[in-house]
Amino acid sequence: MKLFTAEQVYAADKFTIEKQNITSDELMERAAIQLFNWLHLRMQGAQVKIHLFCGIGNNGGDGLALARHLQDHGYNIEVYVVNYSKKRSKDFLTNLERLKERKIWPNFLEEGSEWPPIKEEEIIVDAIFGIGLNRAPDEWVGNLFEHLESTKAFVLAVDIPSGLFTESVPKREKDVLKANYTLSFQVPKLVFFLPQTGKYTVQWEVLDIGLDKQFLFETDTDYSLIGKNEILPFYRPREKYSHKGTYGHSLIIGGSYGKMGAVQLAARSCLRVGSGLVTVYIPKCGYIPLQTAIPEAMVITDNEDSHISEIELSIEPTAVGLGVGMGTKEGTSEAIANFLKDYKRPVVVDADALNLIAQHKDLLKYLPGQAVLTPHPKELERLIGSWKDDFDKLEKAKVFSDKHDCVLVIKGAHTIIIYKNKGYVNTTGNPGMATGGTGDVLTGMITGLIAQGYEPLQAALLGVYLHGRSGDITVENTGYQALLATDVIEGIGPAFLDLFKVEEKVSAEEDGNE
Ligand SMILES: NC(=O)C1=CN([C@@H]2O[C@H](COP(=O)(O)OP(=O)(O)OC[C@H]3O[C@@H](n4cnc5c(N)ncnc54)[C@H](OP(=O)(O)O)[C@@H]3O)[C@@H](O)[C@H]2O)[C@H](O)CC1
Ligand SMILES: [K+]
Repeated sequence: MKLFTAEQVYAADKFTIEKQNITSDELMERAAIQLFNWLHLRMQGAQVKIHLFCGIGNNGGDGLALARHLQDHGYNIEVYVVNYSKKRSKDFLTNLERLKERKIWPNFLEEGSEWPPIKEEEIIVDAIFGIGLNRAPDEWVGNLFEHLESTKAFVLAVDIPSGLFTESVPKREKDVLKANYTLSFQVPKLVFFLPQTGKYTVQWEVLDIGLDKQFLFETDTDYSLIGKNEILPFYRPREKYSHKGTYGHSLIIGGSYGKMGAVQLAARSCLRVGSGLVTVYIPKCGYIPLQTAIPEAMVITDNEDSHISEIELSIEPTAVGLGVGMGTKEGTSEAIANFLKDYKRPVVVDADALNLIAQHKDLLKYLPGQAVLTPHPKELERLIGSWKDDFDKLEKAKVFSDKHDCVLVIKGAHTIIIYKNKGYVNTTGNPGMATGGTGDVLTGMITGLIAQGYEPLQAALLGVYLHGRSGDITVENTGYQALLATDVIEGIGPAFLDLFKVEEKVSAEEDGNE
């Protein structure tokens, strides 16, 4: 699913209005009906009080139109206009008139107004600012946000939490009204997925307001959301007349005394994603544990007992996963540097190998084209330097990826994959996966996918998606706390199978989206 900028959404609005020969008021009405259907389906006429806070632009207009539908269906509502500007949009005014015709008189809130009392069990609809926000809200509006949050009532945001910009990070937390749920029109916003701004909405959902499909299809975006629909088109089915040689030979290079588990995790997940053969290159001390733990893997040992000191290969791997559990011993760094200078095939670089490259940036020029680098935020900072905020980070990552022709897998709650000027935001995974070893599993998975012939970018997208999906399937049995990296490996099979499951849709919601 594409992630559009506010500018692109406005362009889609304009295009739709012209092509479908409708008025902007009719489009607002569609939006309001979708909001109403969503609420009505869940509330079924319950008389819980709904407080609708509306701004003076089109986001506010959506709120006023929703209030009208709620009133028409007998809901218990109270409407407020947050009067932050003298301006009013045309469709806001139209909808204000329609409320007045029904004898609904909103309360106008201004600087110095007394804030309305709201009970914890009641509902707040936030239609104060939408994607038109272009500066921080005034102090008194921030105070209102604070008051609304302090009531602990459920906050349902219309389109986007008020005070949240679509393309930058707010300066202060109090300038944004935190939402429990956001109903985003047509497309989600990139800010729902970034570490600094994702916290402003607990959950989100998209409401289809019928913006022109062709326009949406043809408009190119810098970011997209990666789910099953994006993965399936490049999934490669297993061929009947194939053999283990068809699916590549992966080599995992890593391990050191006390960190041999990382190699086990990577090698096992590499096998689980379907690599034809897997060999590990490790220091001698890992020989018996590795051979015992993973009978399917082959082992080559270094001359050193406790760390890697030189990488001499008697095999020609299809893809290499480099760095897991490797440590930063002097001899190891040299061995990796020498290895990279000669090696020209696809590579996934992780952990200590990333840190080594960050320390010796000249090594970057030896990386083969489209090398996949899998940094967590600290490792990323060592590679690309510090950033002002999440948007700056993404821009720097794009420049880095373009300059060094590498795929950056920025690990996080929503892992973002950057290749050149595009970003791909992953949708799978859960907090249970914040545990030692899950990164090693990911490295093994991406390596194994490249070995089977996936392009490095595709391997990164599929690997990250399956890794998270496996965690999501597994966590249902373990719960967040008990989830282990090993469990994520065991879930890879079910995650593959899940790719082909067709989701059942709630029919009433489908109807609502017609
Ligand atoms: N396709 C869709 O998604 C549709 C969306 N709809 C809804 O429309 C809003 C966007 O509405 P818009 O009127 O453009 O903007 P807002 O309602 O967010 O803001 C209104 C105006 O407020 C001014 N502004 C901005 N920041 C501040 C601030 N900090 N303090 C005071 N005023 C501010 C700004 O005007 P200025 O001229 O003063 O700069 C805004 O224009 C979208 O989010 C949806 O909810 C449509 O209903 C249907 C289609
Ligand atoms: K809003």
